[in-house]
Amino acid sequence: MNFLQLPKIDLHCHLDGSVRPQTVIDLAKIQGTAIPSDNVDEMKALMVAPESCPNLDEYLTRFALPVSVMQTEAALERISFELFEDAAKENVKYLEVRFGPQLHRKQGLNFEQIIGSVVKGMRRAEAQYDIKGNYILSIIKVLPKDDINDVIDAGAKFLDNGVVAFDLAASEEPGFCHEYIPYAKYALEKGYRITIHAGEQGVGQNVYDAIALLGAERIGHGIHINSHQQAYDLVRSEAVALETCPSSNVQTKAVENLASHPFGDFYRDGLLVTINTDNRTVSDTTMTKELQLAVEKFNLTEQDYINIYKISAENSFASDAVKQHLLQFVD
Ligand SMILES: O=c1[nH]cnc2c1ncn2[C@H]1C[C@H](O)[C@@H](CO)O1
Ligand SMILES: [Zn+2]
Repeated sequence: MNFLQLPKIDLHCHLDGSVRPQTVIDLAKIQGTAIPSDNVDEMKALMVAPESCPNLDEYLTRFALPVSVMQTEAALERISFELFEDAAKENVKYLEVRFGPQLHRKQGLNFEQIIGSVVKGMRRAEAQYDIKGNYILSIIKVLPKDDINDVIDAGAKFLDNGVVAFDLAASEEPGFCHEYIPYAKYALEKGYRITIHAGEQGVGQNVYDAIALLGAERIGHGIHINSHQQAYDLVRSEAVALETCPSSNVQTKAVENLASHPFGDFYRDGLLVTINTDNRTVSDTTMTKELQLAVEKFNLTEQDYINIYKISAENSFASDAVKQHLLQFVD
């Protein structure tokens, strides 16, 4: 299988976890921001999470550095463009990028400017490369909740015009969904689709809650439904797609190692699984690498991969026209 050549779809990729190390150096110089080094290898070492992270929270410490230079419209536009450029160059045909608008207000930008800038960068890349995309707005669970509806309102101006969905990201606590019911309801009323990070750090019940209480159509990771039968059954009966990110799942200790990842079992049991990067820089990965890892570790044939590509296309939040376009690559 030629992993680089094969068409790919990435439905779970964080903007702030996928910034080029050289770009952080360039932007720090332009902005006059202090950074620990202007050597690209040293910067990369600071931005990539070690394979031996004890847990998700340790992994999440790697985002502070890129976020520190993502505070202007020009920086957000550039980083968005470069992410789409990097993905297009490895034959990613469709990319859904997520990010937390609440993290990008340190220099006074408002949510509309923040969201508008990343959409603009995406559009510039779409015009130049054979790739299409959409944005997902991630609410950061460890931040105060008082501006969540403002994020939803600002993003609603871009709905079906660059923005498609609402997500909850960061640290995972048992039962977190209960606190977010009114916000997910408001997002649904506005026309957002819903995907939620859940079942990444051992709590299958969170997946059940994300679907039953928040209306999630997709789940970020969802690994731990393997120890929660009700959640497993609900994922199946509601045809909820799982956004699996193999390298990230090993780094955050969501699984002990790739051999013990339930992806292969889920796929063979007919669940709607997809393969994604999570964070190209923090997990030091690409879609090509994740695809190769999945094929080799979970014994997938090329036909299996084509099936998984189709699952990704069908469960993307793209328009019907874009879905048809994506399916043409594997006809
Ligand atoms: O795998 C993840 N689980 C939960 N939260 C995550 C993961 N990867 C990145 N994030 C957080 C850190 C980022 O600052 C935020 C928005 O992209 O989302
Ligand atoms: Zn994620």
